[in-house]
Amino acid sequence: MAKVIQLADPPILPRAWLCLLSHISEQTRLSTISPTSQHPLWCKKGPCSQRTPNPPTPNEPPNLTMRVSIATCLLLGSTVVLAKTIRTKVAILGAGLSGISAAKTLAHHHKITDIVIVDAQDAIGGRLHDVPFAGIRVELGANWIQGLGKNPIWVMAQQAVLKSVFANYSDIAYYNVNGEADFSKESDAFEEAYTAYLALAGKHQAHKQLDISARTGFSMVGWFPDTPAKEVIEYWSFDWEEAEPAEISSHLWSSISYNATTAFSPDNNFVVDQRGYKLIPEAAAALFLKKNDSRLHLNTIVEKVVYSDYGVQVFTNKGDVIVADYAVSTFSVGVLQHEDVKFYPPFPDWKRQAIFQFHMATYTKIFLNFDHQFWGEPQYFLYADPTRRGYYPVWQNLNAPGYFPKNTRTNILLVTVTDAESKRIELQSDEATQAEIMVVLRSMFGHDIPNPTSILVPRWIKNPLFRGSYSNWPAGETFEEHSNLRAPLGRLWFSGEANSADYFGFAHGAWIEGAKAGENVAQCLKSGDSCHSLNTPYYPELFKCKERPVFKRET
Ligand SMILES: Cc1cc2nc3c(=O)[nH]c(=O)nc-3n(C[C@H](O)[C@H](O)[C@H](O)COP(=O)(O)OP(=O)(O)OC[C@H]3O[C@@H](n4cnc5c(N)ncnc54)[C@H](O)[C@@H]3O)c2cc1C
Repeated sequence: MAKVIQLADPPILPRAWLCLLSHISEQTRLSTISPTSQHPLWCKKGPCSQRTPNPPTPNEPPNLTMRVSIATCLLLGSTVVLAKTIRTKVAILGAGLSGISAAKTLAHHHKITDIVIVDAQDAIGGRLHDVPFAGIRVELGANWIQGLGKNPIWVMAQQAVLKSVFANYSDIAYYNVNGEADFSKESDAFEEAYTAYLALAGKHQAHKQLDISARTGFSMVGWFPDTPAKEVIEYWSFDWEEAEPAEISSHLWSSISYNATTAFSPDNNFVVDQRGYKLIPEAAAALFLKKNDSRLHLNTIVEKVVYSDYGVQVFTNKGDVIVADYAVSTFSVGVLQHEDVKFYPPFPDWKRQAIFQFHMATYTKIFLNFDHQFWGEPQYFLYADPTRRGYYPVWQNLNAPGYFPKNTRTNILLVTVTDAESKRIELQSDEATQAEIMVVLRSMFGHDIPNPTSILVPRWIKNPLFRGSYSNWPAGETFEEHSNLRAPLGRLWFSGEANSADYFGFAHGAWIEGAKAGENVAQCLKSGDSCHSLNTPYYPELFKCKERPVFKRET
């Protein structure tokens, strides 16, 4: 169990000095522990990366760690209220799907119950987050279980009897500025092109060829979105999934993640359970956490993390210091990019590059409630704006059969925007967004429709706990660069959806990555010296291929 040591309130001594004393005693303790970890085995995978003989890891001896701690104390100065020191084997930073999955693997499967889970929010779930709107609860974050079958999220959803509706993407109506339209020809053409797009990615992968952008991939198979109808059809199948346009997304990895997720099953279900999608991590947590369990620290912001090969110290906004043998950070790649949490020592360049290179995309679900339903029965509507791609393009009818109860108070439409439109909308008032939306809706459904009774516009980029909605693999990023995201630094491990090569961006990616991190840390705790070599190669330097392409002269 996590041990909580309550220190006396420091009335006279300056807080920074107390912090210092606490660290000196902690470092003395740590220095007496023989390190259970060796240097990671620096793996080399793939022709374009090279290991260095002396990797620049934060493998400092305790005295250097102590210097870091002292610096941290001085930095913290009088802002630290030293409330308590909490000692634990594993600190899990973040109580989203990844954090709960890591904790479950440790506590439930490996019986390593001396853990502490910290999250800034007041509930577990992270980006599974439901809020009240128009008399019901709606999901601000993840909403679909994507790929059913053996998808662990779907398996857990069934165990928890989570209510969801089959997402019927064929149940769709098309609109442009003149009202209802027919884009079925464009839709069929895209479907054919997408099959060829996936086949081309498979060919590139089989021949170990360089990645190209998704846009180049589409062009290569003859798909050119040169009309508003084609643009919105492409948006519906690509941007609405990746949350970024084809120009900046990876052809290879968008195809790999599509294939991996549809391998569970091609079907998706939309969660409508009024207990929220977060029921899944809540049910998993109930297997190893009691009600009001003191190991779960909600409403607690992690401000600083000091890590080394000997342990990890986590400083919270409450002034507490969690002193752990290991820690798992599950913060989003957006949070790491914004440096919302300070890490000491600062990350080495290979890690920083991996963090900055990956993309945190944004997918914004705008909810509108009306006093009556003026739209038809299909689950989905597409709107092709004549001049602006991605301008309020995908609409969802939450009154469709099986969704929310249709009544006089709850008549909800959900419209999604992504990327640049998300950024733009976050910066303007909700009134301005509503006014834009009503112009679009009136061109779709006629001028007599009423204004909404309420509107809900999430702001994922502004939120310092997320800084976007989910990750996307940028064009040209290599497997090795991506592996550096996950690679541990000393006893600090990294998890979260972005670290999943097959399922980045997805709820199941977060769950599967969390389980891997939990498994790795469990092995470290159990077997010590070889744990770093487990599935976590890292590439401190990335080079161009030595093999020169062969120049072929036509004769
Ligand atoms: C709008 C949107 C739509 C999505 N749609 C889908 C979908 O339909 N299907 C699907 O499969 N996936 C979807 N996703 C993605 C899915 O939600 C994520 O992949 C998954 O929930 C990420 O889980 P995680 O544990 O990796 O990260 P998170 O859930 O982000 O967990 C990290 C935790 O860290 C906490 N944290 C951050 N900073 C601090 C700090 N300084 N101190 C303390 N705590 C901190 C956060 O509060 C958070 O709880 C969507 C996401 C969003 C946002």
